[in-house]
Amino acid sequence: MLIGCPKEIKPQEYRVGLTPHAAAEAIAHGHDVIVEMGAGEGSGFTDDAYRAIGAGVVDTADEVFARADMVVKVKEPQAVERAKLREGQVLFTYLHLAPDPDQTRDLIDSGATAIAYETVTDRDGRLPLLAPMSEVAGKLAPQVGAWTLQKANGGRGVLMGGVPGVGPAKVVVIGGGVVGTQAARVASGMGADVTVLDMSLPRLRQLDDMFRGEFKTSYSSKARTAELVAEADMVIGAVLIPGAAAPKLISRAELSEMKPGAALVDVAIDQGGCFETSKATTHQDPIYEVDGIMHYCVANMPGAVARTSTLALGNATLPYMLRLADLGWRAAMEADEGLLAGLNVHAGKLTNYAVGRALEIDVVSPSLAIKA
Ligand SMILES: NC(=O)C1=CN([C@@H]2O[C@H](COP(=O)(O)OP(=O)(O)OC[C@H]3O[C@@H](n4cnc5c(N)ncnc54)[C@H](O)[C@@H]3O)[C@@H](O)[C@H]2O)C=CC1
Ligand SMILES: CC(=O)C(=O)O
Ligand SMILES: [Mg+2]
Repeated sequence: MLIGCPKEIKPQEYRVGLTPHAAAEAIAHGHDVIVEMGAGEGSGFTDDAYRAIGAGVVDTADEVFARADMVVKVKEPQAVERAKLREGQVLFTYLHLAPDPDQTRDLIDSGATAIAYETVTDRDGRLPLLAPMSEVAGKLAPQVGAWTLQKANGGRGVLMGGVPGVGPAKVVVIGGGVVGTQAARVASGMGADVTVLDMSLPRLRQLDDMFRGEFKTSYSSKARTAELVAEADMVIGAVLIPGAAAPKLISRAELSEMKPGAALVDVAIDQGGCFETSKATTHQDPIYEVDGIMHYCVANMPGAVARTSTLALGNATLPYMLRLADLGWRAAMEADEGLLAGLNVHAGKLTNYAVGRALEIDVVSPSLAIKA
């Protein structure tokens, strides 16, 4: 199989879908690899590093998309990339379709087979291809939130850890999964007073056992969430219902109950955001204010630490990419229900129920779709 990797074109996205190590493994399995010139640069991988392991370096994304049987990327394909996809081609990348009707329509029209990293599951029902980027985004969230809280950036001017005689910032993390856990650990390490909310009691128990009081936990009833948000200096949104649009947990009206200059960091923005007033921003212009509350809503946070993120994502995607290449997409998905759960679009049909519900588009079950 010919595996192709274009350079990412989303603003300030410096990750790359295929590291030279991953390319070398694919080649060792008997596949051919082409990468677009400069694709690895933002993550510290030169074109020569790809050439050295036997990959081809081509001048344009057009050539990658025209020749590759499988295109491996990081972020959802942008409109110009979607126009290059074709029937029968496999696209393996993040998609986040639920909040993105235009992308969904284009992928359906392309006839391609689009597998979303964020809905691939493992045997325990976890999300192995989302987890590494959630770990990164979770660790970044208190860091960017602390910056947002600085007075010159429009924030309350509160220091995370406080100082002797002055108390720390109050940080509320909504969603105690991968992002939420890493965010709580880092915020607590910075000295903040941290509470993690989740609707899953088993998850809260697990966090309580693992972290033994390093941060507090609370059940995320609507009333308790509102109380904690009103007292918070920073709220980190870290909820997920896999594949679905994020539920809106703080309304615009509730912003008036918050402390002026408090910071909302909406990590769930890639699934549409969990605050009513969230809209996606970029690393270049990451924050904005609504009703006196500062919002940080960058949809590709891990791109800020591209080297770490590319390596972490590559570790997770490699075995799946090799199986897709070695067995072919159909046999690979027949052999692994978790990989089949990653199938979002195939041959002109939407195949993810959560996306179908969010966008009111008919869905064909993935197992039926791949039988055709
Ligand atoms: N902005 C960015 O650059 C990035 C965003 N993300 C996003 O961060 C979000 C969280 O991802 P993960 O932590 O990996 O998911 P996860 O599945 O590990 O955790 C989500 C948690 O949210 C909880 N939850 C769901 N609905 C809730 C509600 N109404 N109230 C309270 N808790 C609720 C679940 O019980 C679960 O514990 C996802 O939308 C993911 O796509 C991940 C990486 C990068
Ligand atoms: C998960 C995601 O949206 C990202 O890594 O950019
Ligand atoms: Mg996105």
